[in-house]
Formats: sequence, C-alpha cells, structure tokens
Amino acid sequence: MPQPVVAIEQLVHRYESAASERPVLGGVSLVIYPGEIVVLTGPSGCGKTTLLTLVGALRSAQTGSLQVFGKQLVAAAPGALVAIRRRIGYIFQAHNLLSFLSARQNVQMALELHSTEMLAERSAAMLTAVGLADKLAAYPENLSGGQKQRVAIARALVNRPPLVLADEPTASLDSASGRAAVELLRDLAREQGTAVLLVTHDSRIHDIADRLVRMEDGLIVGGGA
Ligand SMILES: Nc1ncnc2c1ncn2[C@@H]1O[C@H](COP(=O)(O)OP(=O)(O)OP(=O)(O)O)[C@@H](O)[C@H]1O
Repeated sequence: MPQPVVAIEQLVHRYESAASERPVLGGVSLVIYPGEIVVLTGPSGCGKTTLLTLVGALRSAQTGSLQVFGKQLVAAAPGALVAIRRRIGYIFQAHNLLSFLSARQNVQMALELHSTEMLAERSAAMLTAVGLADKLAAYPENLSGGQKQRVAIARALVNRPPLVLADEPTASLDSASGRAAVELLRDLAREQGTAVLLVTHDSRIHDIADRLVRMEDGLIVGGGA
C-alpha cells in the first residue's frame, strides 16, 4: 500500500464554546490513499464540515491523531498548518471567486503563492480543461453558477495538489450543472492522481465516489476503514 494522504485515528474535537457538551467528533478514524475519491455524507450537524476543516489544517486538531501527507496535525504549530494548506486545493459551496479578478486571474491567484513560471499559460490551460477556454477574461458576475464553480475547480487543481477538499460543491447549482461540475472534478483528479474528500448532502452525486463514508453524531458509521 502507498503512504496514505490522510490518516486519522480516534480524532476527538470539541468547540470551546460548547466545552462541557458531547464532542462534535467523538473518535473518528479514516484513511485516504493517493488518488482516492471519498464522498462523506451524513445528517446536518453530524460533524462533516468540522472534519473537513481539520483535515484542511484550517483549524487546530486537539486529541487523537490526524496525519496529512505524513505530518501530524494534532498540536502542530501554526506555521506547520500553513505549510500543509499550501499543498491542498479547496472548493467551497459558494465558489469564493474574487469579483474584481477575471476567470484567469482567479485561477492564477492560486499559483502566485508558489511559482512564477508560466502563470498565465498554466491558468489558461486549466480553464480550458474545465471547458472555459472562451471565458478567460470574463469576470465572475458574467459567469453562470456552474461556470463559476468550474473556475473554482480549476483554481483548486491548478497546482496539481495531492489532496482536494470540497464542501458541498453542488449546493448552489441546479442538478445538471452540479453533476457536470463534480464529474469534471472526478475526471481531472483521476488524471492528476489527486485524492478528493468531498462532503455532500446530494445523494445524486454519491456514485462519483470510490468510497462512500457515512457519519452520524460525530462518528463514522460506514465506509471508514
Ligand atoms: N465554530 C463553532 N462553534 C461551536 N459549535 C460549532 C461550530 N461549528 C460547528 N459547530 C457545531 O458542531 C456541530 C457539527 O457542525 P458541522 O458544521 O461540522 O456539521 P455538518 O455535518 O457539516 O452539518 P451540515 O451538513 O449542516 O453542514 C453542530 O452541532 C454545530 O452546531
């Protein structure tokens, strides 16, 4: 077996504001291997987004073990979390595009943190891969919801990250464009060997998963292994 991209063991998380209550994550274990597409489902409030933000190094992990790219994130220093974040692509429910930048500039933004080589070409090539070759200069306000989410997918993948995290990526889209967007994400992730952890309520896109993981009440109840 290759080294896991994500290895979680008995991860427990409590929000400070609710310190006395039951933890939001009550001992989660989950392993994701390179190139695997894992879809995480479960009822509202069961802890999916909390788990995604912990894996994404967007909040500090407290108890248990959470390794991303072989690095332990429980009790990690803030600088170590920043270094992990640079190697992850993120796709959120709202596309989070910057309105004052064109489609190409929004994708290029992800690259400027890392390299100075051929930024415009790489961004344009990625937008072409998501079917937006004719929209490079368009601003978000002139793109449809599905097109904006495809720009967000291009931005998440342009660095060829080993891991992409997606939180309800179809929530603001109609079912046809939602499906097209996640199929595109799956196909590009496959080509690049990128692992994907995707949170969704949308049962119509469960079939894009290599593995479907179900959470309830802060625990994984199916597909975790
Ligand atoms: N910043 C926070 N402070 C305190 N409690 C929080 C915070 N964020 C989330 N929670 C609580 O933690 C629990 C899990 O929330 P989380 O957003 O992880 O669930 P979810 O499964 O993603 O839900 P949904 O599907 O509705 O997005 C909920 O009870 C929520 O109210």
